[in-house]
Amino acid sequence: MTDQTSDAAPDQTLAAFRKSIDNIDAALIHMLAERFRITQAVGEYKARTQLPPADPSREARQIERLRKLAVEADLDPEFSEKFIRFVIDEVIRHHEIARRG
Ligand SMILES: O=C(O)C(=O)C[C@]1(C(=O)O)C=C[C@@H](O)C=C1
Repeated sequence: MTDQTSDAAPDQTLAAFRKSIDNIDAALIHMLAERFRITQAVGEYKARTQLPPADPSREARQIERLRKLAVEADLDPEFSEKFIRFVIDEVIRHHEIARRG
């Protein structure tokens, strides 16, 4: 039976890859935190000025732009769309909460 548990000798190659993955994941979290900090201010502004939480035409432009960037970066544009859709939907949820006060 192959041993893939902690009894196995440490795999330095995998550990180096994972160190890099951990750095990238940390950067993603910091970037998302910064994005949500800004969208919180947008949500407060929209609530104050009675603007609707969602702006579908803005979203369509963002999705198109990110799909193009994804192709240029060798990233699956479907994935990039799903990812930004997921983020924007969460932002809209926050905007709706801000509107209810
Ligand atoms: O740009 C806005 O109006 C926002 O509220 C930000 C944002 C986004 O997260 O990018 C969120 C909701 C809108 O539907 C469009 C974009």
